Amino acid sequence: MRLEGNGLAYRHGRGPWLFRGASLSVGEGELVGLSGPSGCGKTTLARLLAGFERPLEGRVTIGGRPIPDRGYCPVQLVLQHPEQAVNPRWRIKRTLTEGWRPGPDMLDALGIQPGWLERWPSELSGGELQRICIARALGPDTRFLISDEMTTMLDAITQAQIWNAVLDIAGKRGLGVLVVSHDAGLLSRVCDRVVRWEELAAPSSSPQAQGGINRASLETERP
Ligand SMILES: Nc1ncnc2c1ncn2[C@@H]1O[C@H](COP(=O)(O)OP(=O)(O)OP(=O)(O)O)[C@@H](O)[C@H]1O
Repeated sequence: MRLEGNGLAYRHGRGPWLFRGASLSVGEGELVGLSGPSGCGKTTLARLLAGFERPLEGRVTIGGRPIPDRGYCPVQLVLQHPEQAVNPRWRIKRTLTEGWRPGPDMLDALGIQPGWLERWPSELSGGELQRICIARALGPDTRFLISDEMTTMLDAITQAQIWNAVLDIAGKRGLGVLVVSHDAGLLSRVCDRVVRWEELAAPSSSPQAQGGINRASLETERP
């Protein structure tokens, strides 16, 4: 099974195209990095691949079929700011079990303490809350994980703990992982292959992108 984006294009309203003709393919068990300048459109691309938004051109498929728009999504996206990804009026337990019910093994692997579950989101640190968001994203029906600066705001030790756990789970379950980050060190440590944004699409201010004639391709196959 592969997560594929083919000929993707997106722009906000009538603004400039962020990218056009962008194609991406991540297979089971593949760990692919994506780096690029701030504001170029990486998060937007991640949102298209996870089915949060529809591309204006092109299509996203998983196993050759459109991403289901109901039920648990097999492509899960974890964003940089966990406090923006949870309902502040829900206790942690409710957020954690929103899509599935993580067992003690998962909680243990991610260093989630049982005492956190009765608290409110504002009563956890950013790193603790991010662990909750990651556990929520790793349900048994997850096939692909997209990490968009998932550990950027965390200290090096916490970052390493979280990535060790995520990579262990991904390896055991054959998850495909797309790692979006500015952190070249993280990408080189975690990923089999790193793709630069420049290889994907021309910047929005370029005549190519404005005219929509660029045919950039994001190649994520293993060599
Ligand atoms: N709702 C919106 N309306 C208009 N423009 C938007 C909207 N959301 C995002 N943008 C713009 O789209 C561009 C791409 O944003 P995006 O978050 O995808 O970039 P990014 O590459 O992930 O950036 P960073 O690396 O800083 O996180 C940015 O210039 C941003 O200002």
